[in-house]
Amino acid sequence: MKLRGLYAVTDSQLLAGRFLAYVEAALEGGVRLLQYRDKSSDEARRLREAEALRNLCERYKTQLIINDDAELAARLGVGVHLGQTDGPLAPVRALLGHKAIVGSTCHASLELAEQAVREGASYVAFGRFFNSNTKPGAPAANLELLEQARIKLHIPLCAIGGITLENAAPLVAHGVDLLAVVHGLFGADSTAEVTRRARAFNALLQTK
Ligand SMILES: Cc1ncc(COP(=O)(O)OP(=O)(O)O)c(N)n1
Ligand SMILES: Cc1nc(C(=O)O)sc1CCOP(=O)(O)O
Ligand SMILES: [Mg+2]
Repeated sequence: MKLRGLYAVTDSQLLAGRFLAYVEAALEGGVRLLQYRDKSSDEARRLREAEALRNLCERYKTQLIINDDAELAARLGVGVHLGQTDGPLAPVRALLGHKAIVGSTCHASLELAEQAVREGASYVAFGRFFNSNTKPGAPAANLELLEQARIKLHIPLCAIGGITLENAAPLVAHGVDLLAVVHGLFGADSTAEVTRRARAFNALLQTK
């Protein structure tokens, strides 16, 4: 099935004390991919949380992606997202097998995206498109890049960085398949609001 829809990305600080409740609320509203993003080195907690997310994802038929950590992804039998400093993609594709989802950060570079495609990426991620609370220092990308990518690349395009319900529509109009969101989804006051936002993000992507 085509990779298209809301790509929810967790944040350990933002979700502290409400981690599973908010993730489940998002899944309830419909999430195509869920990324477990935890930049800590607490391996025991990472394994525990990733296992809990895998169980939730199985219930909601959502695919789980682990950020950075291909070994944890292999252990759980799920996908992985790799950045430019997270090691080469091709061996990870070999480790996880041809069916696994392997995503690649390409910042604002078509060349990086073409290389990721050659190495077996399932989707390529561009960003950041807007000011990001989660990663303010990420390099910036723009809508023109998406137009070029849509012409040249034949795999799903993911956009990330400061995406909200208010600013996402032009990204979709320029060919984005996956909207990867942290604050614009989980920075909500209640589980009900997380579910509402997830539904609204998906509605933006159901236009084709
Ligand atoms: C969907 C998606 N796109 C980009 C990133 C960023 O990955 P990376 O550059 O490796 O930075 P960290 O997230 O590891 O800090 C991502 N995680 N997910
Ligand atoms: C993890 C990450 N990577 C980015 C990139 O541009 O590569 S932006 C980003 C943070 C996304 O969180 P928010 O939706 O809160 O801005
Ligand atoms: Mg990374």
